[in-house]
Amino acid sequence: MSDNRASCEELPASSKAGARTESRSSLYEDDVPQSARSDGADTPDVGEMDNEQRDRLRLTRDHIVLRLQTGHVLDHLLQERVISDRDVDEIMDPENDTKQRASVLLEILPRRGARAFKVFRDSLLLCEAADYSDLVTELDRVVVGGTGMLQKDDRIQVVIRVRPLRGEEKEQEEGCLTVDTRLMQISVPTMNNGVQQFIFNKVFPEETTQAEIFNTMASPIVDAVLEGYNGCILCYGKTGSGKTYTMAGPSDRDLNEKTEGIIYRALKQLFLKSQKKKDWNIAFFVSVLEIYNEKVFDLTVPRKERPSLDIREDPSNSLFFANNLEKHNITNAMDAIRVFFEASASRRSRATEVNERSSRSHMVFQVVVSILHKEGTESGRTGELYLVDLAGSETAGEVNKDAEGLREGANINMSLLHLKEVIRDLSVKNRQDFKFRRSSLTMLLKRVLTGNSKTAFIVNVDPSKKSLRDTRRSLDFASDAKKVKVKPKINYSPLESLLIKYLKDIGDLKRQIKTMKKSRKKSADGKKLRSARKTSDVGTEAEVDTASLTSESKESFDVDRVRELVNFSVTNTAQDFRAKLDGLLEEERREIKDEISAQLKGFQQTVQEKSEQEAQQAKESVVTTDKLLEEVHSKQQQVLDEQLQTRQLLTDIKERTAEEHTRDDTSGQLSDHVQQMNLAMEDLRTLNRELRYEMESHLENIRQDMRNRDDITDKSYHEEFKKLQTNYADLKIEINFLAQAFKEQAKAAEERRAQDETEATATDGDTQTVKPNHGSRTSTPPHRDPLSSLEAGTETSCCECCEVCCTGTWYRRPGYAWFSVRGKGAGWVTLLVMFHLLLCLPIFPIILFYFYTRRYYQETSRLHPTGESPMKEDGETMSRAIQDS
Ligand SMILES: Nc1ncnc2c1ncn2[C@@H]1O[C@H](COP(=O)(O)OP(=O)(O)OP(=O)(O)O)[C@@H](O)[C@H]1O
Repeated sequence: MSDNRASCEELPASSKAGARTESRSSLYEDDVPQSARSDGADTPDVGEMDNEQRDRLRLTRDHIVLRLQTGHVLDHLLQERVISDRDVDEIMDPENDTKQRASVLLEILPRRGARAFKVFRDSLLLCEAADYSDLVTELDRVVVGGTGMLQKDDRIQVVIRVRPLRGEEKEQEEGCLTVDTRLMQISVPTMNNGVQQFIFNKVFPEETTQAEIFNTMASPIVDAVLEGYNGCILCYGKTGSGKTYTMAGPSDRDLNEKTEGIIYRALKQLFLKSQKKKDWNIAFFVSVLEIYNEKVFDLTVPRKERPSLDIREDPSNSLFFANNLEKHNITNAMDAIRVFFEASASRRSRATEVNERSSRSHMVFQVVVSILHKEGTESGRTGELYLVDLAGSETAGEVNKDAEGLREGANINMSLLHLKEVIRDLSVKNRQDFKFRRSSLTMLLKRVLTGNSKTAFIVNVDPSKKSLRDTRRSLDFASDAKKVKVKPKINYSPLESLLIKYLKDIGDLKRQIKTMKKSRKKSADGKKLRSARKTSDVGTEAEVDTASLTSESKESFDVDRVRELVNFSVTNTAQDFRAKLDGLLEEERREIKDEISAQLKGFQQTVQEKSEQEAQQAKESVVTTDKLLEEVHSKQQQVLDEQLQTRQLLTDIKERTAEEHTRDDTSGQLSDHVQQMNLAMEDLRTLNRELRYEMESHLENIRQDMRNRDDITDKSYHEEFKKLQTNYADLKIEINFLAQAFKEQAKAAEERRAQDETEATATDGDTQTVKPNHGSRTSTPPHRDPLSSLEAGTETSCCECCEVCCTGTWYRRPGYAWFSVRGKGAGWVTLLVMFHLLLCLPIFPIILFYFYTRRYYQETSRLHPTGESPMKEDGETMSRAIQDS
């Protein structure tokens, strides 16, 4: 309570509460002064609240009761004309106890409408609201129907914080800024001694505490983040105006619970509130980056290994993010604070003319909160909180003169200028996305300036006269910023939350396992100790046993508890996972079904089209095949024809070959004939000689006989002789004729062969077929029938009548024929004749001759139809020759 009182004393003078100091103290004393009462004439006429709101308010009554004890809540309400003096009297009736007073107030407030609650809420905040932000939130819900006051307005909330003058500044001058917190107004003197007034969502005077700042404007945003909203709190102002102080707090040595800035408080609140959300699994991820000379660095990475990060654009929403920025999973506020503390220690800062610890880079502290309902009955969501401490704008005089300082200053001013431009454009609803790309700062802030975020700007101003120009510029910027619209909405992200939840569960399980291991180790140590004590001190055994038992039971309890927790967590996780998975599977199944049916339809259509095409192609191919078949048939026919022709040709060739063979045979035969004819010629010549010799010998014999025989008449002798002469002449003519015929035949055969050869050469050149081979003729000569040869007028080798006694050859020509005796037969005949000539009578040879000749004549007459001899004419010549001889 003493704290509250002190807080009340810290209330700003500009809140005009001073007029009611008395009443405030009396209210604190639970005594309502009469002076505090006024007529209810100016009581605002407001509508009534509905029943639901009343019910919800009743739930907060106990909290309010406590606050009412402070007294200055009613004072504030009175001041804000929410309640009248009469209402105050009614509430503070001495007969009422605190609870009753609260009840009366809650009866009155709904009648005063929504504004009454708003003012009541603010009055609670003003009364050191750190402990009852729950109540404020509840009031917000009742009044606004949302999760916080800021949600009602869909614009960037802008508050002004005036820094108190510092040591030497205090000595030199007084603050030139006037703040009216009631009117949320700040007045700035102009050059012409006038005053320029700016009105914002809140104006915090110099004496405003860190807690007040946080509770008024940061706390609702932090709470909203836990609901799944995006939130951003950004500190803007010239260098040395108190941005870092507001966001983080003073330097290390002065940092304490009172002075700690928004980041520390936000982290504490996040974890505190998250613990109260028992139905939800909440995971936190923290990252810290700085933009230094337009380059982005991860402040959680050691400076030596710290690379500059790329800024990438998410194509799905055209928002930017720092690639590869590390997000640390944090399980408690202290870890998160440690991460921030270490990161801010490595942030680039240096002493300048204005600030002994001036930030040289913009810093963005980001907390991602993943929220998943344990039962899975509500959707998971993700809230992101951006806490931005910008580097301060600088004038040339304030910048360090070294090159690095100049460069830093130029980059800082340039990026702030781009931010201003963007804000100016957004304030007049002239969003130009390309302008965000001009600097790293605007790129990274795009998501909180344009889209889904509860954004609040804290514009820090320096009350000194020398900073007046910069203050005015900052307030101009703030004026633009408060016109910028935002569209905060809950980020439902079931999948991401699920994943994060599992990651968190894994982390929890790991921690639990660690704890279990530790407790087991302790247990083992305890046992050792016990056994040691057993031996040394029997007297204390009972005590040790008791202690160890207690310890063991405690450990076993812990282990059981952990096991229970693990089981519960695992079961929960599994259930959640299964439920989510089922849902996803169902959805996936449905999608796949749709996709498959769509694909099937497409496929069917394609198949139909293809089958039609194939049918058409088949038809065409049938026609083509028919044509081809026809062609094949015609070709076959051609081939057959060609085969036939070839066969014909082959036959021709064969025939020709056969002819050739025949010709060869014929020519062979002719050759044989010629040879035979030559032989016959030779034989004839021999025969002729023999006959001549024989004739001469016969004639000689006959002459001898004639000389010896008287009975033989000259006449008969002459006749016989004539006959012999005639025969001889005939034979001679026949021989000559035959020789002539043979010669002609041989000549003709030669000519035919030559002609055949010429033809064969020509045919060979044309057809390249079988060549007749005359030189290598191997065919056997055909069998020669003696009778057919005789018929053909050729020779025969034997007479068939006396193969043993004689051998001779028959010669036949048309009209005549003869037989030539030769060889063994001729020898025998000659011997016989000689025997007769020598031994027998001379008549005997004649008779023999007679018979012989007679047989001849008989044969001749058989063969010769006429029976006449062609040698008759030569009879006389013959007889003459015989006579001569
Ligand atoms: N509300 C305040 N109460 C007390 N001291 C303050 C307050 N605001 C700022 N200061 C002090 O003023 C000095 C400058 O503040 P701070 O460093 O936060 O300024 P800044 O705007 O961050 O400057 P820069 O842009 O150069 O970093 C610090 O010493 C800080 O402790």
